Amino acid sequence: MTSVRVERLYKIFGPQPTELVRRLEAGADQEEIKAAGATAAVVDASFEVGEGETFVVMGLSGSGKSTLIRMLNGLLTPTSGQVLVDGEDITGMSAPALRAMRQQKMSMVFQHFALFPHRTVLDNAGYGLQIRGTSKSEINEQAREALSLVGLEGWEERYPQQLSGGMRQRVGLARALAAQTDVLLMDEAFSALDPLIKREMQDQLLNLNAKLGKTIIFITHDLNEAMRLGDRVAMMRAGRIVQVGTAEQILNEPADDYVATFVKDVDRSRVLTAASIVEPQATAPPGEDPVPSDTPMADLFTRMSARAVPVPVVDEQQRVLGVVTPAAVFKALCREVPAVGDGEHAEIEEASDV
Ligand SMILES: Nc1ncnc2c1ncn2[C@@H]1O[C@H](COP(=O)(O)OP(=O)(O)OP(=O)(O)O)[C@@H](O)[C@H]1O
Repeated sequence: MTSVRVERLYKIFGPQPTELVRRLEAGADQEEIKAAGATAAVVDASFEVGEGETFVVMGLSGSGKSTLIRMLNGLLTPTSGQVLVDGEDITGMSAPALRAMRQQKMSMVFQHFALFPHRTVLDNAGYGLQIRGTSKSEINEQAREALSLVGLEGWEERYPQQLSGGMRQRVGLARALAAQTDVLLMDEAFSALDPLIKREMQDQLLNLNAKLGKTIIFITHDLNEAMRLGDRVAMMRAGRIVQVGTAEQILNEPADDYVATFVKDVDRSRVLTAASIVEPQATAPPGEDPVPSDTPMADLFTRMSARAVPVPVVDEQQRVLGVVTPAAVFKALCREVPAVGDGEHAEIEEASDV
């Protein structure tokens, strides 16, 4: 399996990029970079994505997400810093070596599906394999299998325009899966879909990946989507990653006023799970059905409103971890996020003002 590590990554668009990195390292701000006629799209980004992890990069328009993801697969060359794929720095690779790395290790799913209108669904799903020179029979076999994984069995001979938006994106996902790379890069992959379909696709991705265990790097500007999908979320603002953490960490310990303001309206009951408020206890109270530790608090409301008693919580092996009490649920939901600081109200829109 493949892991991805990013170290002190910068991307400056405009004149004298290397000099501007040096100035940023010395403490220059975005204003200074702008005054020099350039844009600092990604500034000093460092993180590691583990094998099988879903890592979401979240930020508003212009915060640098697309630039970042394009450096991860070598579509853009960083101004400085390193991108290590399986420990190998890809930033100095030749174009053919990069192409080979992408074909073997990383597939991308795009926002607008990027399907070929005159190819069938099957041919679209097999496209990544075709450019790799795989035999026709193998392409068809893997493409069929990938289409069936995303629920499109029976649609192989149709054309993209005969499909709904959600189905088209399933073809996009199938194409990435058929290529059988360990890493999936998903750039606003569900952003063009209607809210209901978007949620269905999120569910499908979560279910699929519970089986497939791919490493997924998912870009979105939708905070709820980030919190739903990410094992960890990186919050980007004006080119910088301002916090990396689990959804719970970001909600409960926002790194700064900006993040605190951003997460203020998140439905905490859907993000926070029983695991975060379980009170350790070796045995379950008798007669109460246990819930898994990843149960969102919202799913406990009906039960607790009928009978206000502690609910036992178990891990994946059905071992008792402890109990969740109604009082603990209330307390977690009412928790105040740190106040937004002294007169310096963190304007969320500022993020796009790079
Ligand atoms: N090729 C380019 N030349 C100059 N500036 C660029 C280029 N690509 C991106 N930028 C600038 O870099 C900054 C980051 O852009 P980027 O597209 O990475 O952000 P984003 O978070 O993906 O936003 P969006 O969701 O709107 O695509 C923006 O100010 C953008 O205008």
